[in-house]
Amino acid sequence: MGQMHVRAAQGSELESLRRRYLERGDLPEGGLSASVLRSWERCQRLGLEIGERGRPANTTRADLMLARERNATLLNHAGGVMEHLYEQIRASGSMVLLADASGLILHGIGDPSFVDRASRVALQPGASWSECQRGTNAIGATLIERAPVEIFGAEHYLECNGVLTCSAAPIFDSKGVLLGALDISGDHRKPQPHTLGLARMGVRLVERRMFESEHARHALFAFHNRPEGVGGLQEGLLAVDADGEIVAADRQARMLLGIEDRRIGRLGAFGNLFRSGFGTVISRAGRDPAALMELELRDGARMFARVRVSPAWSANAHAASSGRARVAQGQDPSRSARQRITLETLATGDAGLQFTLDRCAKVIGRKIPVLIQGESGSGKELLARACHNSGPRADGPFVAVNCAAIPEHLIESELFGYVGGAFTGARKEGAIGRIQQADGGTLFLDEIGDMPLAMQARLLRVLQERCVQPVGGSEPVAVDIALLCATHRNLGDLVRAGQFREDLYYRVNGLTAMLPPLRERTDLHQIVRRLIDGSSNHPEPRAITVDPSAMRLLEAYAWPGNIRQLQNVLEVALALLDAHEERILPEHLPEEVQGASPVTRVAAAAPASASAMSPATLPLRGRRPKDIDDAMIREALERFEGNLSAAARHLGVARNTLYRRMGCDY
Ligand SMILES: Nc1ncnc2c1ncn2[C@@H]1O[C@H](COP(=O)(O)OP(=O)(O)OP(=O)(O)O)[C@@H](O)[C@H]1O
Repeated sequence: MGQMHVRAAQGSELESLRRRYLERGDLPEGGLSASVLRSWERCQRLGLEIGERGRPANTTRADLMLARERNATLLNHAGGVMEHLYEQIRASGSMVLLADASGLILHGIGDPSFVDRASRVALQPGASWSECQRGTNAIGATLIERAPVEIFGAEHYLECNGVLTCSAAPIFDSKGVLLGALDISGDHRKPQPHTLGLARMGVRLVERRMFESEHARHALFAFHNRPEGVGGLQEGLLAVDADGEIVAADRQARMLLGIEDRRIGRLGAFGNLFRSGFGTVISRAGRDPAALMELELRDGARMFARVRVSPAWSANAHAASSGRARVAQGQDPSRSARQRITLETLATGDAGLQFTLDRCAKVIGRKIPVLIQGESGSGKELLARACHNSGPRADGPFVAVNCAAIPEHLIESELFGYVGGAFTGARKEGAIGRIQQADGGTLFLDEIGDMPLAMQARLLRVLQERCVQPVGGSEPVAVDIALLCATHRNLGDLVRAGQFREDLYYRVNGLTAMLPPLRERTDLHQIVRRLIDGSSNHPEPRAITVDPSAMRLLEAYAWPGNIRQLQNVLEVALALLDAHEERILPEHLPEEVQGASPVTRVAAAAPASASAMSPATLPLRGRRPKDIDDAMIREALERFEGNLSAAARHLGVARNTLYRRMGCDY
């Protein structure tokens, strides 16, 4: 997957090759990699001048914080890896950088003297290194090429960046979505031979950590076609749920198994891929977790695997006893644990929620698009999955796209896909878009209110004509999708503000399903029980109870982050329990929950009304941004431990307003 980068040209020779190319259009023969030439072409088309210092966007500190928050998972997993990489290159006077999918640098660590020099060309957190802003550079190019790239000295399109030598590799999630890039940059006079290899290794580690953490509740199959490959960076990872359904395959696994991108969303049962019975494999792993097993693929090829099964997975498998019986008999269960989340199982006794579930049940399968509205963390995606699993498309793919998380310049190819050679830097074989991946199933567009206007027009055409036209393709491809959308914003307001197309609004809003915020729900006890039972932070979560004194605090708290926040609080509480403890006590809860006053939430019997909340925890709705002073912002940030979304909600202002205020004032 790497770009071979054997170079003959260096130093002044390289400089003159570049000038000849730019002034006379002479294509150098040899000495330069295809990726560099493609990038130069792109820069020329963009009209960049080699003498300019780039076209930096006006990125504020607030933008950087917003991007960091959006990429919190990536940052969490990449931080340790970056430090490890830096240890390897410490002597070379370089730095390690992490950028998001738009090229914005989120984090960097490095040799102080080089960090200082790099900052003179703005190679630092908060600066965007997309190609259209900085010309040819490793971060920008690797994001476009979707492959590792090295850019030496004068290969940088802009002369000012010729002082750098950079190696970068792209980072993807397990669904093939581009998340960002890891880059190692140093002085152009001291190129190191193995830097690109190190960057690729770092990316592999980050992707693995993210995969393992995302699938902590699943059985993990680490495998390779050679026994010695298992346990190394080249092994592939498969996550399998308690019913034997493969829920995810990492990049290496897809390569080893020859799985195409279009199948990422529907990998099917373990038994579809392997001849070996899933039940047999799991019980062997249970007996001897260190055992290296030989597994036969359906096409006769052999793989060697080690299986890791978490306590949460075992509990899940135990609970799904009928499914387990099927698995033990080597049958392919048709419905996975994921698929068992249905409208029925979501019902936990809250009247408001039940009203919404009943309305959803009536329209599912009737080609009526559902728009799910609710605060962040209130369970919008889970409701979307439940709708999918409760309808006639349950066996088809469920493809979720977070419109706010995809950078604007990538959203088109991500949604619609592209044909081979559609644009410079496109993959030879093209790529299937997310809409097409949902064919036969459900497309879930999360945060639809954040979709750029140009994309809204294209999406509208897809919904009207039920066809997608991949970028660069001439033939429309028919798609059969059910559409579910979600937003925490008021789409009606966005329509009035001219930010959301009215015609699309009517297309996506067949039925509005309102999800109540947790503070207004009357089923807190049931949700707490469910979250504890499903936890992977305790070997026997079902044995754990919540002391009434702790439950009273949970009831009293206003839960600005809704079920997601409650889930985090309970996970931490479970992790804090000592081996002999089976009861969650107030001391296991965070301070802010311990401090919740009983009057801030009405008893679970009736939905809380605003008048029943104490002024201290009441969200300060209806305030104009200018009415909010710095002290209030500081207090809200402290109160919500730096959680900006929660603080903004509490202050009654839009999150962006808060970022802007912080960008100016802090
Ligand atoms: N009824 C429920 N029972 C158990 N867990 C739930 C329930 N509803 C939501 N969750 C959990 O809460 C977390 C947040 O849910 P989800 O991602 O669906 O919320 P969301 O509204 O889509 O959030 P966002 O707006 O931030 O995307 C998830 O981990 C989900 O599994």
